Amino acid sequence: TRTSRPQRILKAVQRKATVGDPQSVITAIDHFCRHREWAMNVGDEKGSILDSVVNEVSPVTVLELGTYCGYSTVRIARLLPPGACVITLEFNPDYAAIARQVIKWSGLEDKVQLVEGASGDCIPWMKEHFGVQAFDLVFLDHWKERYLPDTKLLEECGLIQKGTVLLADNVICPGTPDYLEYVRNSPRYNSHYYRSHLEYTKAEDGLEKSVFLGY
Ligand SMILES: O=C(NC/C=C/[C@H]1O[C@@H](n2cnc3cncnc32)[C@H](O)[C@@H]1O)c1cc([N+](=O)[O-])cc(O)c1O
Ligand SMILES: [Mg+2]
Repeated sequence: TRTSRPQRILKAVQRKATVGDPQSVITAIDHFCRHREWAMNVGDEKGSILDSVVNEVSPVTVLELGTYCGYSTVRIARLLPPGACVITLEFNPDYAAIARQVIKWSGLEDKVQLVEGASGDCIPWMKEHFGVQAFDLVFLDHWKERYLPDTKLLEECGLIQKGTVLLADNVICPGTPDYLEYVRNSPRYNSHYYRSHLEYTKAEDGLEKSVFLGY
C-alpha cells in the first residue's frame, strides 16, 4: 500500500476530528483502529486507566517512551494543567512526523516536547537539555525489551526519585516479563497491576503501576 498505517491514522484524524479538540482526536483514532485498521495505541479501555493515573498523580513533568502516532501523548497532555508538560521520545522519524501533526491537530503542542531519538541516548541528557529534576510520571510503551534497561538508566541518572510513578503498557501482551519481575520484587517499588484488554481486542493485557519508594 502506498501510505503507511500512521499516515492513514493521521488522515482519519484530519477527516473526523475537530482542530483544538483533543477528545475528538482520541475518538477518531479509536474509531479508526476499532473499525478500520488495528494499531498499537494504548486504546480507549487502557486509556481510561492511564487517564485515572494521570489525574491521581497530577504530574508537572511526564516522560513518555514511544510516541508512535501520539495517541497516548494527547491523552496525557489533555489532562495536564498549565505549566505541566510531557516529554515524549520517538526514534522513528516517520512516526515522529505523524505524531507532531496529531498533537498539533489536538491543540496541545504547548504541553508536549517531542524528542526524536532513542531512549538510551536521550535519557542521559534529560537533566541538562530539559532542566528536568525528576519525572513525576513515566509512561512506558516502547519496545518491550527496553522497559527494564531504560528504567535502570532512569534510576542511574537520578530521574526517578521518591514518589515517581512508572506506568507500563503491555505487561501481559506482548509482555514484559523481566521488567515485571524487577518492579514486583524490588523493595524500592510498590507495584499494582490494572487488569484490562489489549487495545481494540478481547485478549488480556494490563498496565503495571509502580511507585518508587526511594533509596
Ligand atoms: O510493540 C509494541 N509497542 C512498541 C512501540 C514502539 C514505538 O516506540 C518507538 N520506540 C521503540 N523503542 C524506542 C526507543 N526510543 C525511542 N522510541 C522507541 C518505536 O519507533 C514505535 O513508535 C506494542 C505491540 C502490541 N501488540 O499487540 O503487538 C501492543 C502494544 O500496545 C504495543 O505497544
Ligand atoms: Mg502499547
